[in-house]
Amino acid sequence: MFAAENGLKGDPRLQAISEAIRVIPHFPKTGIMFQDITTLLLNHKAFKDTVDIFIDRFRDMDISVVAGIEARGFMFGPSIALAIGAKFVPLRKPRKLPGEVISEAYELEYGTDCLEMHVGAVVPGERAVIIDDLVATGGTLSAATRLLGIASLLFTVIFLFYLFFSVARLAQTDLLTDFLERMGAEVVECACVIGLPEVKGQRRLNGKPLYILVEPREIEHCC
Ligand SMILES: O=P(O)(O)OC[C@H]1O[C@H](OP(=O)(O)OP(=O)(O)O)[C@H](O)[C@@H]1O
Ligand SMILES: Nc1ncnc2[nH]cnc12
Repeated sequence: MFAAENGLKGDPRLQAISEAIRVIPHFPKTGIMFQDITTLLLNHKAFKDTVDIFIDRFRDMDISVVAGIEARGFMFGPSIALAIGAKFVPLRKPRKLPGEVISEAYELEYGTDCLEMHVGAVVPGERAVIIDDLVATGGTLSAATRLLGIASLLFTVIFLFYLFFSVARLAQTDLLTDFLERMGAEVVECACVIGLPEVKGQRRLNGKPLYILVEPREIEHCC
């Protein structure tokens, strides 16, 4: 359990959540102990407790964007977004989104992949959390964090052109710094149900707080 890090020490819900996750050895390839959250989704109490813990965590953090990572972040993110009054932004695998996108490639425990987000899905000044089922190397969450940052960078570049040509005197003042800090969706935290040993003990990822509920299950306890 990550109870010491996540402020849920002694919370009996974590044990039940952990036990509801199935381990499939050697999927999708030899040596990977696959943490299968579909069995957690079958257990109404454990599923609800998982979502409720995230809702309690983010309810009072002034979050307006819940960004979910395809595919398993989609299973937790929308419920959290609805409950805290935020919008849900899907971060999808390549060529799935129909509109104009920005992309970010990354390396996985078993291959490489890419995440895409619709341009305009987040607007300057928004506070975002990124949700996924599991963090292993942290590559996926790092790409997702960069993606939300790129959106703000694009906006920043456009704004700087405007600023340069129309109100150049602002460029040398504190007003500019102040404005840039409010430009894009700030990633307030990354959150996952499971944290693999690669990130054990880490409370931050790329400078962002990392909130994790449970460690992976050992194979001998597998359902
Ligand atoms: O921390 P990392 O090493 O980046 O790995 C974590 C990612 O791997 C899994 O997704 P996967 O890439 O298998 O995609 P899927 O959910 O579409 O099957 C998992 O759901 C995370 O998104
Ligand atoms: N061991 C694992 N189980 C499930 N999803 C994963 N994504 C990366 N590593 C994984």
